[in-house]
Amino acid sequence: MTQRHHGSVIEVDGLSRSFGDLKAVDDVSFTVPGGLMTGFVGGNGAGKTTSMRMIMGLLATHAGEVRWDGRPMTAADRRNVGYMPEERGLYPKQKVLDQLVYLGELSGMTPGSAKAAVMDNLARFGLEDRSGEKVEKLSLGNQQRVQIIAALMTTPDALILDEPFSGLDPQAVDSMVDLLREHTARGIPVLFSSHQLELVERLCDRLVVLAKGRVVAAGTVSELRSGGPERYRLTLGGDAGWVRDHRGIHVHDVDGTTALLEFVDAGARTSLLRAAVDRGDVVDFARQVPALSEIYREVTA
Ligand SMILES: Nc1ncnc2c1ncn2[C@@H]1O[C@H](COP(=O)(O)OP(=O)(O)OP(=O)(O)O)[C@@H](O)[C@H]1O
Repeated sequence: MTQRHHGSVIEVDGLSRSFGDLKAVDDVSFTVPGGLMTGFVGGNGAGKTTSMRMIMGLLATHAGEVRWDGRPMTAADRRNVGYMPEERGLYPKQKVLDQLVYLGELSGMTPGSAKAAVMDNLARFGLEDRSGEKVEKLSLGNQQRVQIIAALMTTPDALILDEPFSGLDPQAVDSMVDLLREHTARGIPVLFSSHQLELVERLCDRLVVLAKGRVVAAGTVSELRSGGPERYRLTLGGDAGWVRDHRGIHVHDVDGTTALLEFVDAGARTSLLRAAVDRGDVVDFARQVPALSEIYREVTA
């Protein structure tokens, strides 16, 4: 693949959009740096699709701006962005190969190079035998694969993908992950929305969390982790209920011999551990690194 636009960046600055009284996207700002994979997460109706449509210029903004390399993003810039819309937009009655070659030609490929690129990509997703079939004959997951190929075929300058992993089996997820990594390795900005937090945690360099139309957290997974309180898990040889009465700590939960807690006062760690040792066995004591799903629950609560 060619090395183009290394280090390009998409900046979303103060983007807003209402539908009637509903502020679907409310003063949203974040950047999608080149060469990194940025995950866009948030519950149903948080505003992800609306934001992506505005980035793609498919929906008018009520405020704010989208910039490409520091200047307002133009229609010409957007033509070079691989976009996978939420509504998949394939023609059910058209054959897979014809449809993809047509899309390649629309974005300036010759019929020959479009066909070669399509066959290459179909093979990556195990669909080379299905090229002559109508899209509607494919399973939903395979239609999804065709949609991905449509967005990624033309060596795009950036990728904006709305739920690209939904409906994919684990094998197709892996193919998709490999493909996205190839594109970020070219230095292009990649933004994708997802509800699959384990996948986002595995895949993303950065993430942007949206709730009720606003950005509630943004950064690397470890930055988001360090923003929260430090939690510790203490496991004892016997019942841990007494920990609730210890001063200077905040106990989140006690489950049999294990307590999940935070230290509030200076010196509480030493006094707690001393008390624990005085009472018997300390089986385990460790800083608890929250899963992305826990951070997500906290920032969107
Ligand atoms: N064309 C529209 N007319 C009216 N309301 C809309 C329109 N498009 C979106 N909305 C509303 O805006 C809010 C944000 O929707 P959006 O589709 O952007 O959320 P989302 O984060 O993509 O959600 P999901 O994860 O469910 O796809 C929702 O309350 C939705 O109902």
